[in-house]
Amino acid sequence: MSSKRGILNSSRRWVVKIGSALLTNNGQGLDQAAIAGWVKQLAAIREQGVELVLVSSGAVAAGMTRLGWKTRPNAIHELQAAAAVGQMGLVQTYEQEFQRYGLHTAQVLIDHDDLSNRERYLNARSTLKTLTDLGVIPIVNENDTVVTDEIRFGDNDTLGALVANLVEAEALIILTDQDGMYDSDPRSNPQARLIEETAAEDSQLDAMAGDGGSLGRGGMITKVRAARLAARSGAHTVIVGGRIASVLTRLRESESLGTLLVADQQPQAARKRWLAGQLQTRGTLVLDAGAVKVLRQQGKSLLPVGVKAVRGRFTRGDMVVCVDEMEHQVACGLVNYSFEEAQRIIGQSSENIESLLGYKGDDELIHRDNLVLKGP
Ligand SMILES: Nc1ncnc2c1ncn2[C@@H]1O[C@H](COP(=O)(O)OP(=O)(O)O)[C@@H](O)[C@H]1O
Ligand SMILES: N[C@@H](CCC(=O)OP(=O)(O)O)C(=O)O
Repeated sequence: MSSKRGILNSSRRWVVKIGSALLTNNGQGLDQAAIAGWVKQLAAIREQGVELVLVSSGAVAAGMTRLGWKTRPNAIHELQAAAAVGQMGLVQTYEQEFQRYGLHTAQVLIDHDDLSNRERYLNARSTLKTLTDLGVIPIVNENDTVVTDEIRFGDNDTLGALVANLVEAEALIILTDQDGMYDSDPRSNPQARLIEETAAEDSQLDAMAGDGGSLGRGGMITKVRAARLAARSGAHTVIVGGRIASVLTRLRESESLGTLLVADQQPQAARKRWLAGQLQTRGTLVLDAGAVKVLRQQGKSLLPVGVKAVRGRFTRGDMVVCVDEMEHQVACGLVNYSFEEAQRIIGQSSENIESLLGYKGDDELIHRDNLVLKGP
């Protein structure tokens, strides 16, 4: 297999996940110097025009230090409390470090349920996209106050993959405490060999990753699963040592560091395939001939002005079918407005949305990224 490392140099959107094992000094407090080092590299990569989203763990460890706790509690509610306290220190540290390079950060706390609910999915997606368009660096963590899976299983890797899917990243970089993924756990086997590159779907990876080990550490298996999840939306994953000098800028230069787990499809194609596979539709939009033409021939988004009628009961984020005036299927996609809102804005120019609804949402009824064509 010829190396795909060049992708890291040409890609325009990265999700970088920094794990607890790496962010903390033996689980006690944040490693400020290490954070300063990654931020410096991230700022340089941002300067090259790469959109960045950071998924950072470390809230529990930072909270323990602030609360003066020497040992990690077992009680989930205490871990949640520590995470809530520590999250303050975590975002403060990132904001302060990124400020040195004139960059703003934003705190984004989400959970898996948010992303399996399509309305919340669209909302999270548009917030993250707006932030990255503004040049802000979103700092994402699990919302540990309302969910407990991540603090119990020590797995923010899955969250990293979900965020990569959400923003259609081309690369998911998972920084960890080992130099990459080995053919067995290097802590227990000093002879273990680094895997440089393979397909994310390579079934041999499971046995190499082991079962996750002790409580509170997701280990390699959660990273392998995250790589597969990311690959489904077309993102390649690199599992790499966060303590390697200039690791991020060297990866950007396509240097062969860590383990590259390759996705077998492009982000956009993957997303369209996922959309096409969604069978449950909640409503129908009847398009005029002009809208059918621009969708089919120019691959454009669907604006309210091109819609003649709406049917069904749908809310923002639901899948709807678009038909022409002869009821032939033209496309399907995730709608940005509810049935009631759509009824009020169809046939109208997007400029009028604010006066019709009293607020300004998206210009499009269905954005082209969320639309797949059907039929001839
Ligand atoms: N095949 C493997 N290659 C590398 N590390 C492995 C492997 N199998 C298990 N591990 C363990 O996974 C750990 C990293 O996972 P984890 O502690 O959850 O880190 P993080 O906080 O970065 O997510 C390593 O320290 C290592 O002991
Ligand atoms: N969300 C929690 C824990 C998540 C966690 O430890 O995940 P990981 O970095 O994959 O080991 C925190 O910020 O402390």
